[in-house]
Amino acid sequence: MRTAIATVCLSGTLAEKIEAIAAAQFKGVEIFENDLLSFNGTPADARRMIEGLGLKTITFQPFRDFEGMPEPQRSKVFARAERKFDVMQELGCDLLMVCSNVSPDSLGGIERAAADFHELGERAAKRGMRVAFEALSWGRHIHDYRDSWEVVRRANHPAVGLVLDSFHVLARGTDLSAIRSIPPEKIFLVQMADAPKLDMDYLSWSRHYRCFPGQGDLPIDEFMDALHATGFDGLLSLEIFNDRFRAGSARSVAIDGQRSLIVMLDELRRRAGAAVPDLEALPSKAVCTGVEFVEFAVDERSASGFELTLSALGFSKAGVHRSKAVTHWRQGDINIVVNADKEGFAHSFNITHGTSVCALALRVDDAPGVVNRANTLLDQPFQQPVGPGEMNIPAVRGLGGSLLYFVDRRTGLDRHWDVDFVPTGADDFTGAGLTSVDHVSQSMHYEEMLTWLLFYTSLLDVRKTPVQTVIDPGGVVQSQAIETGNGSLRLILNASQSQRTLSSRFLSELFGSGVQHIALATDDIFATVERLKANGVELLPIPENYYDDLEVRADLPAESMERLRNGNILYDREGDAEYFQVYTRTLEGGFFFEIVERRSYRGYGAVNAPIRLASQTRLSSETLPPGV
Ligand SMILES: O=C(O)c1ccc(O)c(O)c1
Ligand SMILES: [Mg+2]
Repeated sequence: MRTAIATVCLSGTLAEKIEAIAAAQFKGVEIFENDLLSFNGTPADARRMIEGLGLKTITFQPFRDFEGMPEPQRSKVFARAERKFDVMQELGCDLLMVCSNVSPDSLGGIERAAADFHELGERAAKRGMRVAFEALSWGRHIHDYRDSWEVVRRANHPAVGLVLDSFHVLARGTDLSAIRSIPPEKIFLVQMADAPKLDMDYLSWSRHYRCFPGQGDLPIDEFMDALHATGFDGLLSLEIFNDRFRAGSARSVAIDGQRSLIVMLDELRRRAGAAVPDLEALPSKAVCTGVEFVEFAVDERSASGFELTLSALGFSKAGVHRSKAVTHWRQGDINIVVNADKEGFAHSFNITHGTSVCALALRVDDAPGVVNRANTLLDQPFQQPVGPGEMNIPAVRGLGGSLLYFVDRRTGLDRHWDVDFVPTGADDFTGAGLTSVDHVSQSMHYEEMLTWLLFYTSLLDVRKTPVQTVIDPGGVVQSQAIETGNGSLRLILNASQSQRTLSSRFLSELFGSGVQHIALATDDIFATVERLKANGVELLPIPENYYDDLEVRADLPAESMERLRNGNILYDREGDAEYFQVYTRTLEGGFFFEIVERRSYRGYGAVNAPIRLASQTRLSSETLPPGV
């Protein structure tokens, strides 16, 4: 298959789009007509720019409102097509994509449309060109690929072929089996787009919410399996209309596109069980068994305060780095690295972002394999000098320029504590009863959310949960979890369009996207809260109104209610499953810890999020209404 991307996917001018597309290693580009109309140069200039960057224009589109027109419009439509062929000749493109007619003037009838396409095919062929027909899901007469295929079949012209656009096909839930019997040489172009499940009209859904394969909820795999069954080996191009992409960075969105195609085709190869032409096997997705450590970048001034917080939370200092100003803190299976070194990555990170999480390390089955996969997926590998005899833990760049390390047992990387750190002699790591990292919550710009979703889901063997909408006093926050099947890794992505949400204010405090909070698990929330209080940890106060409501909602024994109230503990229940949450007050830099106890519970307490956000907002503003 020859893959490509449409200019309509990206932000910027035509030049910026082409540049980003070439940088993401695409070889083909679909020129969306508006991008050429707004280009300040001739089509020949555009061609020089496109081909100068090693790209080929695979199609020019869309040609609208063509088939089924009565006279006098019919003649005008053909004259318009001839003009477009002129432009294509200059542009160096031989395929015109025609989308189905939406005009109220158009007449229905497969035969009439087929006759129009036959004539268009004749005209195209005279110039050595071809035309391809796409059924828009909101087309006036033709909105089903089976009808557009029937038109193409009856047009019966070698220069007339079909476009299959996965969005239009899947959005309508059209049966896919008819794809399997289309002769592959008659499929001139396949356009790929995914989309989240939304209940809205096809046009608005398509024009604003499409996303790259894997970022949405449509059954892309079934579409690809049907396509594969035809023996198709032609042009496959990403065509995404998405408001966030239009507002995002063209460079990074183009890379996301390439990444999504690589993964989609690798998954097809795995399912097909046989070689798909031109496709190299990718190393498998990383099987992740937990968080090995969380690394904080601190400076001399903040280090001692931060370490005091860790002690109060029940952590003990387990080791001191052999050559750097780095300490290892441990409690249960939780490892925290505090990096106050004056050189290296963490130091630079601290200069830009202040006290913050600069790296996460994941336990995986095969660390070198993950980094290999990451390289193929155009992720950014990371290397920094290590001291003599110290371990070189493989890493890639993650959210906000932070690092994602990979540690495995297979290559002995799991010995890094012994190799790189001198033990302090501490031997009790039970502290406040915290046992493991439950989840890591990251805040990011709204436009980046799909990028990081794809980054994690393309690299790790994880699934995504549906997007939740959470109400913050300053606006709406979108929240989506990425998790392994057994909960060994849970990451939450948060983003908001409002500047006033806690999530957005964190971004400005941090000067970038990053880890806003980490939830630590305990087996006994009440005992843990007692210990924390005894250690002087200040927990986020929860209003009495919450408990008043909970009392009637949850129907808990009076004694349990009292313990929740006294501990500022939030509660949720799903069937027999229960969830308990408390929060520390916000630390320097806007970061905070959460402590949770799960009793067979799988969610994240979404019902409690607005309460928690309101309390945090109230504390951060510290302005009380008059008279309080
Ligand atoms: O939204 C549209 O008009 C439009 C245009 C061209 C396409 O290929 C398409 O799928 C949709
Ligand atoms: Mg399309």
